[in-house]
Amino acid sequence: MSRIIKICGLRTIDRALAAATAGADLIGLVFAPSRRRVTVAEAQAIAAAVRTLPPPRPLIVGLFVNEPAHVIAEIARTVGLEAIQLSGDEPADFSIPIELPLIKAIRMTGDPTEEAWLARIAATKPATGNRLPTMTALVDAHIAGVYGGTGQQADWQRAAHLARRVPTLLAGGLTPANVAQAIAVVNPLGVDVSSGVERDGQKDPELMAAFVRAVRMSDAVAECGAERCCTE
Ligand SMILES: O=C(O)c1ccccc1NCC(=O)[C@H](O)[C@H](O)COP(=O)(O)O
Repeated sequence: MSRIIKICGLRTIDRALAAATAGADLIGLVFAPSRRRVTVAEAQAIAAAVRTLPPPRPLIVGLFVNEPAHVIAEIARTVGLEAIQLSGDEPADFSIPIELPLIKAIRMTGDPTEEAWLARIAATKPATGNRLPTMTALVDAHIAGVYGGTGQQADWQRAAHLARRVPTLLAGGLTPANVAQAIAVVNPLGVDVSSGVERDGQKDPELMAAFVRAVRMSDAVAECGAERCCTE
């Protein structure tokens, strides 16, 4: 099994290409207030550069917080986004007038809106022939007043429960050093990282490559059932 790897918060063409070279499946561009925020023009340039890569290349995910649906759709068309992540307090009947896979951040706060989102995700038929499901939950850490990219770990035990219920990307404080353990505990469809592959506030090519290597190694271990088989 090859888990989906999302590297979030790319801000420049060279680091986005480095994420692709490392082997990311999804590249996240942040359109919300954040030190990682990109303008639409910057996002267009990054997306255009990534689209020149031969397949398999990463899909471009646009990340929004409490943005009106028509604004999201407009940015998605302008940039050529290939998936949308909602990381705010959007209601569970939120509908965007463009057909793209949707990732919804869930912080396991116990909020009824989150439960309603999970029910919607669980009820959505997975699309065929596309590695990213039509709807996916992204389990993240809960830090009051912050919508993501905190570097704080999510509750892995609760995330494991959730991952059995809906397609789940595990996020929150993952690093090259802890991602294999996180996968072993949670068994998610994929993993997401931002702070854990940064050095001095920038995405670091070596850390991104180390993160992907750690995930692919744990994929290989899962495939053969024992680490011994992969290291001999
Ligand atoms: O990354 C941001 O700066 C950000 C800002 C506002 C809303 C969401 C944001 N990121 C969402 C992500 O998908 C991050 O990758 C996720 O929260 C994990 O971040 P980290 O714990 O830093 O790895």
